[in-house]
Amino acid sequence: MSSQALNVAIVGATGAVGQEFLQVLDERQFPIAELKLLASARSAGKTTTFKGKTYTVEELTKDSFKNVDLALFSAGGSISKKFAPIAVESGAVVVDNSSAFRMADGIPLVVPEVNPEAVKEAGIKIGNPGVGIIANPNCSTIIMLMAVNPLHKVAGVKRMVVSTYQAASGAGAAAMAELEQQSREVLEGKPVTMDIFPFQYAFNLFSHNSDMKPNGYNQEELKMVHETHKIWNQVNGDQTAITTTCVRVPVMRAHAESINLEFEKSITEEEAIAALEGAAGVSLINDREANRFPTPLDASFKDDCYVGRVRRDISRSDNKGLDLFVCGDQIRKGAALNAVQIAELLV
Ligand SMILES: NC(=O)C1=CN([C@@H]2O[C@H](COP(=O)(O)OP(=O)(O)OC[C@H]3O[C@@H](n4cnc5c(N)ncnc54)[C@H](OP(=O)(O)O)[C@@H]3O)[C@@H](O)[C@H]2O)C=CC1
Ligand SMILES: N[C@@H](CC(=O)OP(=O)(O)O)C(=O)O
Repeated sequence: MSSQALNVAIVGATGAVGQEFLQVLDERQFPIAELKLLASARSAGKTTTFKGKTYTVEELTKDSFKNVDLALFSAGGSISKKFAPIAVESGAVVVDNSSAFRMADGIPLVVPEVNPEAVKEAGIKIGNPGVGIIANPNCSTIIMLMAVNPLHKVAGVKRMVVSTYQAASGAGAAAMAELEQQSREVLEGKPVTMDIFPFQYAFNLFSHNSDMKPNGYNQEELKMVHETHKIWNQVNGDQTAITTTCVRVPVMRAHAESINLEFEKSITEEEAIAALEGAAGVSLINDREANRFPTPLDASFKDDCYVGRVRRDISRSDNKGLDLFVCGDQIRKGAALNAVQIAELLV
């Protein structure tokens, strides 16, 4: 990173991801000249401290982006659709956490450890008005690719079968609060409050809450498929076959995923472990003797994604199949950290 300090705006600054943005920007000493915190009218006037200085949250309006170099959006797709083009028009580069622009032509969809070159290829740089939305992938996609991409580079993934165990954080701060409240209510023998999900969440699990499509897949599952193809630049021609099942579990902030991989070329367990050990942003917890593998709590509040259960798929007679398990902090690498790493590619 150069030391060019930027005027930064955070859209959705009061939310779970917005608050994590502040934490990550601070920890990574991102070069900030001026900082603007934006949210809805409901939060205007609230204060937050950053690096010992108090900032007042402002209402997001079309005039919010004057003199802003970098806008980090995490206030949902409809806000991004309306305000990201306005921010770009005002001269800012937008890193958007929502799904609004992920599959749009010409918008790079980036995991910095996987396809950092996509930013440059799109001609996006600070101070280049009019060209400037970069999309942050879906959190389940990011966490999956952190584990799978190092293996894809060695042996080429032909097909993958993924099941997720997704945390409350993926549904926002209110869902996290509801999980906590319901847990207390169940333990105290009280009826549970169900404001966010139509199910009891504490001590339960359910199919992911995103829209169900006519083919029986929900939107989260389809995002993992289509976003992976875009990130791996498999938009035309040969595509990795991917099928996914996404489930919401009563965990606070780290997603877990069980992944079965079929490869084009042979890859042994040892080769897979070596590739994962050498991968940026990946840590292994893979101790068979101690039966010690990653848990969501291992990954919570951490930058790295944790991989374990690395094993040859015994349903095959060759060395072209592997199973593994990954845990990653949904708010951090799945959202704020990945977005800040994208922004670091610009400075
Ligand atoms: N890349 C990824 O995988 C992830 C992406 N996300 C994206 O980030 C978004 C926010 O997630 P999260 O932080 O968990 O959600 P929260 O519900 O915790 O926070 C929502 C934020 O959006 C703000 N907001 C809501 N409505 C408006 C509005 N009309 N104008 C301005 N600001 C508004 C809220 O402000 P207020 O306090 O005023 O209501 C709040 O700051 C998600 O909707 C999703 O698009 C989230 C998680 C992972
Ligand atoms: N993937 C998040 C939800 C989310 O914010 O997804 P997206 O960024 O694709 O809208 C979850 O755990 O539910």
